[in-house]
Amino acid sequence: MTDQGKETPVLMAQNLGIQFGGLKAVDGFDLEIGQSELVGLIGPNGAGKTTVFNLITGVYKPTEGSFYLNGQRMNGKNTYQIVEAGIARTFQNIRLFKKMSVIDNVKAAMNSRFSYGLVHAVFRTPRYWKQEAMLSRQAKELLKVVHLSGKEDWEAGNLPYGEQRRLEIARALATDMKLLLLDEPAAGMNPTETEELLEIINYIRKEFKISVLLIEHDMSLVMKICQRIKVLDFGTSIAFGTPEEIANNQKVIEAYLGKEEEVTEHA
Ligand SMILES: Nc1ncnc2c1ncn2[C@@H]1O[C@H](COP(=O)(O)OP(=O)(O)OP(=O)(O)O)[C@@H](O)[C@H]1O
Repeated sequence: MTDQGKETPVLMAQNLGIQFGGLKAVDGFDLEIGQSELVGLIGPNGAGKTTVFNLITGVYKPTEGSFYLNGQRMNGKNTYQIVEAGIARTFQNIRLFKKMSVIDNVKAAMNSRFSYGLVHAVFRTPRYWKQEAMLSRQAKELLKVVHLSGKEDWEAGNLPYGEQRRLEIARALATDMKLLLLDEPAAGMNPTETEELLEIINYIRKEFKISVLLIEHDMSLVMKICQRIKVLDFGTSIAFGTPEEIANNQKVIEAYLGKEEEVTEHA
């Protein structure tokens, strides 16, 4: 809590920006996300959404501004330090160890949290086996959260598409994070899979007190699940508000549909 009795936001971005040559891919990006809050990040293609994720995960270093995780300044940190601090993400293109089993994928993500030391690993000491058993137990619990119980021994690449996306979420949860960045998690899912995903996202927010920043093109999902929505266009923020406010915002409608006179001009 701060002096004013206001909780420190889990994520705070202030005037965050990056320039590639002459292009300001993201400019003056401000955002606060509270604990367990789910914020949507939307905008037309090329608006800068993925670049925001790349900035927050240390893939790109901001050329302007700052961002904080629970009050700790994160500028200049590498991706692994950012994951350790508690920010995890999933990708537009699924990134799993496709030839490894489902459970080993989760255990590999958990390994950053545990170390039994080389000697214990090489000689398979009792300490090694004890930790292995604990890892397996916890990995199974996480797989249960994303509705993948019973699929522990499947080769990850053989899972149906929607289940691979859920496995990615389990891997992110395994890093023990506070902020989860989801990049188009419903892409390629059918309505039933999307509904199940929605339930899982809400469950992990509430049970694990995790905050979520979500990039998603499926507007019905965004409108249904997000508490607030940030809209980007050409790298700048054009609106921020509740789903209802965003759905009725003229600038947002224009960004998605084009201005009326432009439509007439090209007709
Ligand atoms: N490494 C880079 N070098 C140069 N330009 C880049 C780089 N990364 C992104 N850009 C540019 O920055 C802009 C924003 O791209 P970004 O991928 O963040 O958009 P987006 O909103 O995620 O789009 P989409 O919905 O299509 O995924 C685009 O014009 C893109 O070409």
